[in-house]
Amino acid sequence: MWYQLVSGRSKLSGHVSISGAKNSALAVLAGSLCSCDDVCIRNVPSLLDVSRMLQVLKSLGAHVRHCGNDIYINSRNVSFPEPCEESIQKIRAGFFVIGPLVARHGEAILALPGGCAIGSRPVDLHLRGLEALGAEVEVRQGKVHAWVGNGGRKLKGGCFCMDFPSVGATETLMMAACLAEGKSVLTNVAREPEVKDLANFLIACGAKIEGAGTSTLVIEGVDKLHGANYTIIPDRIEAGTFLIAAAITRSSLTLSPIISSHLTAVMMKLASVGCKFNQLNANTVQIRSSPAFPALINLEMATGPYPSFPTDLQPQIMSLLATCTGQSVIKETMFEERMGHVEELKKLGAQINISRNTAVIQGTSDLSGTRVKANDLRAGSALILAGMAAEGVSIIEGASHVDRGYERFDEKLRMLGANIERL
Ligand SMILES: CC(=O)N[C@H]1[C@@H](OP(=O)(O)OP(=O)(O)OC[C@H]2O[C@@H](n3ccc(=O)[nH]c3=O)[C@H](O)[C@@H]2O)O[C@H](CO)[C@@H](O)[C@@H]1O
Ligand SMILES: C=C(OP(=O)(O)O)C(=O)O
Repeated sequence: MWYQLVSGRSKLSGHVSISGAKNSALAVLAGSLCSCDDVCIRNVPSLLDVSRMLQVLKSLGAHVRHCGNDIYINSRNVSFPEPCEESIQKIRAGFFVIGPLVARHGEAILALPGGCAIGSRPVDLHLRGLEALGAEVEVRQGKVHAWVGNGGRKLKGGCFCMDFPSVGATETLMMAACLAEGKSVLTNVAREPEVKDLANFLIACGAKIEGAGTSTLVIEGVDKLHGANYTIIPDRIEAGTFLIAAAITRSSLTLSPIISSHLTAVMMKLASVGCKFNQLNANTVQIRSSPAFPALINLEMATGPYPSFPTDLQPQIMSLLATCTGQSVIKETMFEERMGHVEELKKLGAQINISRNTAVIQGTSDLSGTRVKANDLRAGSALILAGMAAEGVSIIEGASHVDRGYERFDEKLRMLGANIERL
């Protein structure tokens, strides 16, 4: 068990480098299985989830080579349909390999996925979508078996409308449809930048995808995909976390590389608590946070699919609002159990009441350090941020959750002046 020891009332300053996006990298690593040639994926963050995803690829027979943040993959020899159960059960994105496996090899056998424990997280949309492309699916003894139906060799293009714009299901189906016979039309799909990044990677490998970044994807299947050299986009959730770190410590920071348009929802909320932004160049932003926040009058916000406010920044902004004067309300609409950080924030002195998926936060300047526990990735970063704003020392258990999704988070914070140690 790792602990983070954070001394509060820190001031931050300087520049922070934003790593490649976790959720893009994981999807693109799954997507590499669609190609049978050499693929080079650049700007892959060094994370626990990435290591686990690489285990998944290796367990299928892919050849993987690491060189810093670049990963070289050749999956020509992948023929085995059943990836390592232990790795699949630890990350959500491991399940996304079901798309390429069924499309390229006709069969997949997978354990149900893990990932952050923030709700029930079913995979019904992935499976119903695959059925619409001609797969047959059964769940036996906790494992999903999927194969090309009617004794066929290849999936067939089809139409599927998602009940909800699921990121993972959109990615699974996009990968499957790329190698299906004929045209697929997927509607009400997710528009997250990471979905578009996966589409751009597949297009670089020769896939025919139109509409990435919109709610409808039209995909013309091709026989096979070739290799590519592809660079992952910057992580908007990591960038958002550092913007909130600047706000909660009433500091100024410069962040790059970033794609500002991916951060509109978070920058708007931070502007409403008095933060100012300077776009220094195309991929660099400076945030300046005033020492005293203006009184907040009923700031109400809800998480939602992109371009709405991301659920993956909900715990972090809650830490911030717990330190701002006035009352604010956050409604979590994406995951039914993503309020696990609230009880821990309350131990630090935050005044928060929750009723189902809605938190009412009464800001206070009196957070004080104590021992708290992170039970998931973003709860971990939210508690570290709250610890930086609190008086005295906080001990945050469960730092390994943070390692799942942030590259060298404590080291980056230390370089900005935070007093944070890993025990
Ligand atoms: C590895 C990865 O990319 N993880 C991200 C991805 O997770 P993930 O792909 O799991 O999230 P989804 O977009 O699929 O989930 C959104 C909602 O849809 C529901 N749902 C999803 C699939 C399904 O088959 N049936 C179903 O009901 C989920 O329970 C949830 O309530 O998008 C989430 C929403 O932006 C982010 O929080 C995660 O960081
Ligand atoms: C929920 C998250 O990740 P995952 O889907 O991988 O569990 C996250 O990154 O906040």
